[in-house]
Amino acid sequence: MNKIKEPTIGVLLMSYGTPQIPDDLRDYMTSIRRGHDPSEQDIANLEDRYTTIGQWDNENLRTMTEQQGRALVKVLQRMVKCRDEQPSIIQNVYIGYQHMPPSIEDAVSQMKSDGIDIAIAIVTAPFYSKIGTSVYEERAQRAADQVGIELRMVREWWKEVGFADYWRIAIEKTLIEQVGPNLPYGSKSIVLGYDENDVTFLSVEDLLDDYERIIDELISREYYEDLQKYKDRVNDVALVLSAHSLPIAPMQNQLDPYVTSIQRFSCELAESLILRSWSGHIITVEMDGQIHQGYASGLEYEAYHNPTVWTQAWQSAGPHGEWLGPSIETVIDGLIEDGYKHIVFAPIGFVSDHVEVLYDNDTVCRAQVESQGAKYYRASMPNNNEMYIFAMASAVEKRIVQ
Ligand SMILES: CC1=C(CCC(=O)O)c2cc3nc(cc4[nH]c(cc5[nH]c(cc1n2)c(C)c5CCC(=O)O)c(CCC(=O)O)c4C)C(CCC(=O)O)=C3C
Ligand SMILES: [Fe+2]
Repeated sequence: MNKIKEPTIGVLLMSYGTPQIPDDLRDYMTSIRRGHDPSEQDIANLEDRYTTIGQWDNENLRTMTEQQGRALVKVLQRMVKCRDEQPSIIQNVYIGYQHMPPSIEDAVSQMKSDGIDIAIAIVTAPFYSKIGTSVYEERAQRAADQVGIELRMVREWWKEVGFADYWRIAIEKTLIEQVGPNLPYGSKSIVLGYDENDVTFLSVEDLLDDYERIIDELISREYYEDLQKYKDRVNDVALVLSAHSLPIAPMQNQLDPYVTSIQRFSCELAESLILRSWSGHIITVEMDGQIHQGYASGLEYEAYHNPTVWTQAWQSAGPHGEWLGPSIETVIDGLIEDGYKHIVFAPIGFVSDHVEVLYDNDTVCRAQVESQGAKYYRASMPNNNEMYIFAMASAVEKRIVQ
């Protein structure tokens, strides 16, 4: 009897791509600018930024996608083992870059020659954007059609379990370990339920289920005096959740879904951290003279125990044309004007350590914050963190069954 052959499945992992040596910069920049040649000065400026962050000597910065790919296969293999039927999953992940070799097309051809029937494609960045990740998707689809592979695309995956948790914990860690020791009233004020000797966190569910009891317990643990202090003092810790800004022109008729996804993710993250919003309760985007209101819900907790406020900003805008606001520069000045002295940044629109974070945040934003007498902090990026990889693997795993 003929047994029908199980299809062979491979994972196509797509990412932006990063230069390996200074000589890569011309082609890299031309690709980012959709074929427009950069000037010598533009290239020199970009080279300076990469040199400042240590790109040429830091292998981690240049190989993060590969590291993420290896971690992804490991987690995926474990997940698939738990199934009754085991599809044949190829052991390695195929990596294709948007702006560097190997290209997305190179990766798909390689999959074909390795005998793969079905490619499950995913982008390291979990937010879908028309200006960014949709291009990866179109290239993968065209290449797959050409060689005759079935492509299953994971379009966006920021809602997968593990992704928001990564950021919640990274931000809590920054607040407790870095901001806390700099505050006159002690680090235990930062996150409700944090106990100095026993670092445990309460989930939002616990908190909502048992709000009164937890408050009583905190008070009985002699935190009462501290609670009064936070209530009375002027708050001076702020969290800025940021993502890459987008040029306004391509969004004249329709907002890129990236904008609403980022806003929604930011609101949900802030809510899970039980933070108050800096600018009221609804976040707004100014675009082309119009105000668009973003998703907002449940941010009105009586969060008097938590002195941190949050807001959202768009970063890394280019020098020409009109870009989505509020810009991170405007937000920093506004926070400082309002008396915030400790500003924590979480660039949630990015996933790895790279120039947009290490230069735009850690160099440019830091200078803007520090020159006005406030302190700069940044939460760590996901890189190859297991919670982040787990979320990515869950999204891929769903497409194995379709
Ligand atoms: C939406 C979006 C994402 C997130 C989604 C995704 O991840 O896809 C993203 C990620 C990234 N952007 C990156 C780097 C750069 N982006 C640039 C320029 C631009 N980005 C844009 C948008 C985005 N970018 C846009 C609209 C431009 C202007 C283009 C133009 O001018 O028409 C420039 C050139 C600057 C200059 O021209 O000076 C660089 C060097 C790196 C990798 C760094 C590394 O790993 O080394 C990453 C992950
Ligand atoms: Fe970019």
